[in-house]
Parts: sequence; C-alpha cells; structure tokens
Amino acid sequence: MSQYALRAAGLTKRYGRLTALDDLTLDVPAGEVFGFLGPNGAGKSTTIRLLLGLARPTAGQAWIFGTEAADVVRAHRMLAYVPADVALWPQLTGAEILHLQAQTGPGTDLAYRDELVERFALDPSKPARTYSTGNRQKVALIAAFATRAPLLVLDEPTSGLDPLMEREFRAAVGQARDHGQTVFLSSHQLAEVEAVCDRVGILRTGRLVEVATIDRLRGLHRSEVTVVYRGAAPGLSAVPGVETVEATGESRLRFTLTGSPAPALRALAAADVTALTVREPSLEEIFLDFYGTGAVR
Ligand SMILES: Nc1ncnc2c1ncn2[C@@H]1O[C@H](COP(=O)(O)OP(=O)(O)OP(=O)(O)O)[C@@H](O)[C@H]1O
Repeated sequence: MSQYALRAAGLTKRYGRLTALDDLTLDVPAGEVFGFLGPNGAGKSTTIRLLLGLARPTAGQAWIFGTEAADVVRAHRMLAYVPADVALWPQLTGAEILHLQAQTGPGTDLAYRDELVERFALDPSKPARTYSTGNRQKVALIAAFATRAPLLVLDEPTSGLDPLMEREFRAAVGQARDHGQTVFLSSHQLAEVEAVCDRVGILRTGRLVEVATIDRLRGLHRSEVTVVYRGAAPGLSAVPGVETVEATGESRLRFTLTGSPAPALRALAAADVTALTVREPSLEEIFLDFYGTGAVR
C-alpha cells in the first residue's frame, strides 16, 4: 500500500466560469492528521467530493493509498467519510443505521462503536427523523470512527456539536491517530484544527496558499491584547512578540501579540494592570495578516 494516504496532482474543478478548485497538489502521508482549513466557499467540499469520486475533476488526478480516486469501488474500501450535511434514512433508528453502516463499510469495531455511542451521548433507539443536526452528525461520526478504515475523511464534522461533544470528537481523532489511521479533516475553525492536526493546508478561493505544521501556524497567530492599568503605563517597547502598541484611552492600551505570551506577561506584571482582554484573530484576519490584501482574488 502507498505510503501516502492521499495524493492530489494538479487537481482542478471548474463550474462554468467559476474555478472552485485550482491546481491542487498535495500529499498526505499515511498516519497523519491533516487539517484542510478555509473560509466558506474556499473549495474544501469540492476537494473532498473529488477525492471521493463524487465529482469528476476538470483537470488533474487524485489517489487514495495509490488507488485512483475515480476507482470508487477500490478506493472506498480504504476510507470512511462524514459529509458536512449528514442525511440519514428518516424511518430508521440510530441503532439500525449504525448496524446498516457496519454491514456496508470497510469493517467496524463493534465494541468501540458502543463505547462511542456512550461517549457521544447518542440515544440510538430514536428514529433518525427526530434527530437534530448535531445528532445526525454524531451518528455519522460514530459510524466512521468505529471503522478500521485507514483513511477518515471528515467534512466540517463538528459544526453541529456542542463544546462537550467537540471534546469527545477531539479525543476520537487522537484515538484514530493512535490506531495509525489517517484523518483528513476540513474545517473553518482554527481552534479545532490547532487542537487535533499535525499539519494544515490553507485553502483560499480554490487555491492552496500554505501547507504548514501547527507550530508554524501558531507563529502566524496574532492576538489582540487590551490592557487597562493604574498609574504608569506598562513598558512594552522591545518586548518580544509585542507590536503596534497604541493608547486607546486614558490608562488603556492595545497591542498585538505573536508567539509566546510569556515576555508580555512579565512586562505587564510589573505594572498595576486592572483589566486584561485577549482577542484571538479570526481565520480571515490570519489570512490577511499573512498574505496581505494582495492575496485576495
Ligand atoms: N455544483 C456546483 N455548481 C456550481 N458552483 C459550485 C458547485 N459546488 C460548489 N460550487 C462553488 O464552488 C466554490 C467552492 O465551494 P465549496 O462548497 O467547495 O466550498 P467550501 O470551502 O466547502 O465552503 P463551506 O465551508 O461553505 O462548505 C463556491 O464558490 C461554490 O459556490
């Protein structure tokens, strides 16, 4: 079997004049948890549809463990997929659907599946028509995580989950990694990708603009810090990671912080700080930060 779980070479998809995916070349080694990050409409789902053979590329090719993605019967023996919008058979219960999927998929660890049903707090006795978006997502996630498929393809899998369930999701991704499974996870949530992924590809208007490890991504991460103080202003000039310090009112200032917060915290500790807020940048801000407005097409 190929050492790459997933490969794309010049993968392109056009819908009329719109280029949804533009010349994607990407290798994901087996065993990696790879995050595919991008704002709405960046082309994440299009990429996944091409990888799954659900759509035909306008140009280029993709492979799943060395098998052409277009060879759906062989490629799908090696993967489990959770779509962004999970549709289930409305008249079947959660348990019946999990049973059905275990019969048709690449093999299921039934004991682990039961454990996941507990952990995700799913009531499998109810018909799927009564399930909320989050519960439908749970059924699909449980079915996928309980397989021993070497590749899990998850398209924005936590959009309907609450924070407790997100924690379970992250733990399940960790266990998949421990089993040696490869995870390809599309997301527009920076925090989720940071928490679970080894490497991240950043997609923007159909183009892969960066592939970076999480450490490198953290380096790009610029937070905005607001400080209210009494007496003398904290001395922040020449503090590593601190930039663009500006007074925003009487005894109030704002600065941006990149990398480790320790030097800035030491500088702030020397002043009489009465309030401190830290705002994480949005993904879009990080894009703009890193690529400049010139990168926007
Ligand atoms: N079948 C289609 N016909 C025409 N345009 C399409 C089709 N599918 C996707 N697109 C367009 O391709 C672009 C990429 O869409 P895609 O769904 O891949 O983005 P995404 O990154 O998955 O976004 P989201 O996070 O909103 O799901 C968008 O501009 C979208 O409108």
